[in-house]
Amino acid sequence: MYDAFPWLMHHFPGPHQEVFAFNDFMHNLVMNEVQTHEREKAGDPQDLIDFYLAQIEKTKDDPTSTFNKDNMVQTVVDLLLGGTETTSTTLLWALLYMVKYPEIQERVHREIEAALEPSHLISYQDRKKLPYTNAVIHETLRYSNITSVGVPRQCMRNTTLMGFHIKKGTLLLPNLHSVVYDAEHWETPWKFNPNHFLDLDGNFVNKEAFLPFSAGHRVCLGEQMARVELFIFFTNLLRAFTFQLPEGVKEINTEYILGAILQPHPYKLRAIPR
Ligand code: HEM
Repeated sequence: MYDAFPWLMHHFPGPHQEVFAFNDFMHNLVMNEVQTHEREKAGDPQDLIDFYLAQIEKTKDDPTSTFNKDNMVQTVVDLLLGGTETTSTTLLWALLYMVKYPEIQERVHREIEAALEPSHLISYQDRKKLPYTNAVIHETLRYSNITSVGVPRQCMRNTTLMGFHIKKGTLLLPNLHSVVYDAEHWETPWKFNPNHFLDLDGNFVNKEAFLPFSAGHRVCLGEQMARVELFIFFTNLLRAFTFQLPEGVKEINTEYILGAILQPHPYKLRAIPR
């Protein structure tokens, strides 16, 4: 309905009104930020909004330019939406798996302790010294499969892909689920198994079928940032704490809640300083 009559749907009551309200909230939030940037014009551009505003100014006489305020606001909203809940949800899954598999958590602790001085400031480079920890993070991204059907895309022209005809305008959802659980590529697809990313000598190995960020021209724009954030947060947390279930709690629910991304059920854990 929305594709056919976008303007009409704004006048109908229903659950979609909630989505519109969230959308308006995000746009207003970013618009306020843009206005603050315009008011407090810095000498040198400091961030994306500053650069974008400068680009709008530079291309204002070019009728073909796509640099305008609407596109800028949408770009910032996309980055906020794509860049926050994805990484934090992956971290929630990672801690849940550490509680569920204490022997894996124990191995991460031992590796961090052996490789890093307690006062060492952890950086992304340290992943080379921590192959097992790095493998645990990769396995979390694979196994939690948070972006199970990627992001919807629209086919721009009539296309034939491996014999399948796809008409211009068709909406496509990449089935990443089928890749990260593909039995031809993963030894134990349905088991949390960091060894998927380790060779026999314990060295980290990447896998062709590791595609939680998808692939191709529209691959996740924030992949590198997500990798860095996950490594630094996870390693710092595991260096500082042992994670356990709260006293008296015996069950761990590792089923997901279906949504735009797959979330774990809310859970509590104990973070015991090490
Ligand atoms: C664990 C973390 C993350 C996962 C699993 C993830 C996954 C994905 C996936 C599967 C897509 C769709 C790619 C496609 O359509 O083929 C995507 C798109 C995107 N992601 Fe991420 N993402 C993560 C973190 C981030 C972060 C930190 C940012 C930004 C700071 C970000 C920004 C974006 C943007 C802007 C797009 C759309 C790219 C485009 O349309 O060209 N993502 N992401």
